[in-house]
This record gives sequence, C-alpha cells and structure tokens, in this order.
Amino acid sequence: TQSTRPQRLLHAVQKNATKGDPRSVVKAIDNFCRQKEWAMNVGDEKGCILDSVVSEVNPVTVLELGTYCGYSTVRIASLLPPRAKIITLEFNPDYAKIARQVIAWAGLEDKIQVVEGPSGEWIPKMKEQFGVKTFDLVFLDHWKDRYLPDTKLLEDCGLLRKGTILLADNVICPGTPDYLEYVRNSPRYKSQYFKSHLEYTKAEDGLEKSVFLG
Ligand SMILES: CCCNc1ncnc2c1ncn2[C@@H]1O[C@H](/C=C/CNC(=O)c2cc(-c3ccc(F)cc3)cc(O)c2O)[C@H](C)[C@H]1O
Ligand SMILES: [Mg+2]
Repeated sequence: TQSTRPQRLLHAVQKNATKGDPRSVVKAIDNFCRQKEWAMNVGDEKGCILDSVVSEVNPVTVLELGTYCGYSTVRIASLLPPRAKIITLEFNPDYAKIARQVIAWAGLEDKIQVVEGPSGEWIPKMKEQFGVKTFDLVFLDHWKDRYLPDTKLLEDCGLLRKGTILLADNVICPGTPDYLEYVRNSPRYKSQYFKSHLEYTKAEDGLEKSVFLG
C-alpha cells in the first residue's frame, strides 16, 4: 500500500538523522521538506524565531497544540532545561504515531508527553491529569480556526498566568484573523508580530507572540 507523507518524513529522519541528536532530526526534516516534499512544519526560518522565544522564556511547562509529525515539538524540547516538560496535543492517531517515533529518534521521550485527543477535551483536564498549574509557554499550530476558542478555554481553565507567552504560527498564511484581532486588542495581552515566511517558501507568514497580562 502507498505510504503517507508523514511516513516518508519519518523514514527520512531514520535514514539521515543521528539517533539521539535532536538538531540532526530537525535538519533532516527541513532537508526532506526542501528537497523532496513540502510539509506543514514551522520550518527553519520561523523555527529560529521559535528558538529565540523558547530560549528567552526558558519555560518549565510548555503546551503545544497540534503535534503533526513532531518537528516543533523536538525543536522546542531540544532547548528545554533538564526538568522542563512539553505536553503536545494531537487528535489524529496516525500523526501521533509518527510523532512519537520522530521524538523517540531524537531521544526526547522524557521531556515530551504526546496526548492523543482534541484540545477542547484535554485542556480542561490538564490540572487533574498532568498536575499542571499554569503554562509558561503555549505554541499554537493546530487548525487555525481553533486558536481563539482554545485560547479562551486556557484562560477560563486558569492555565495562563501573568507573563505566560502564547506563540502562534501561521497568523498570516493560512491566517488566523479572529485570533489576531483578539490578542492585539484585548487589554489582557501585549502582542508582537514577528514577520517571516511560510515554511520552505517565499510567501509571507509570521509568528505572533502574546504575553498574558493576567
Ligand atoms: C477541533 C479540533 C481542534 N483541536 C485539536 N486538538 C488536537 N490536535 C489538533 C486539533 N486540531 C488540529 N489538530 C492537529 O494539528 C495539526 C493541524 C495543523 C494545521 N496546520 C495547518 O493547517 C497549516 C497549514 C499551512 C499551509 C500554508 C499554506 C498552504 F498553501 C497550505 C498549508 C502551514 C502551516 O504551518 C500550518 O500549520 C494536525 C494535522 C491535526 O491533526
Ligand atoms: Mg504551522
């Protein structure tokens, strides 16, 4: 039977990346997407902005919405201090399966918890199921029309604290207009746009970094 693109991406990692070396996993995926098949990873250009935000925040508890193949999960986890953790939500079991294998190849299983299921169900359970008090950093990269409802859900569940950083991918392409309007106009956020390009292309895209003010 025909393989899927995520399966081919995983094989490229297993073929070209060094087991236990997260940055070589990131490189192998970027090379695969540049040379073989485009895939919707945050990519190397926006990835550098992601790296700088993660390094600046130095988070202990991270939430990622939308794991896909685990590219940004590995990229973030590779920069986390020893006891820090990232919980990543993925509701498609096939993608979750691929992501777990990419994460295993990077040797980052101890820092990453892949949770299978929809964000709407799991966000309200974060405290009781995973002992999360609040998140230091949230990376939004799932369906674009879910950024706003899930942000409001995070607020309502008390999972954001004064200073929590929300970092959102694709605010230009494909675009998240309702989310942008909210974080840029709400008195509860201080928002900043990082202009970049859609992964592996010359099209404009960017990341929106928003600080929750409490
Ligand atoms: C109701 C469930 C919500 N809760 C959920 N809970 C858990 N997991 C969820 C939820 N909603 C979705 N997911 C998972 O997250 C992933 C979804 C990722 C979506 N990403 C894009 O659509 C995109 C498109 C382009 C793009 C740009 C230009 C183009 F021409 C083509 C494509 C670029 C980009 O960087 C992009 O990130 C994964 C596929 C999906 O199973
Ligand atoms: Mg994206």
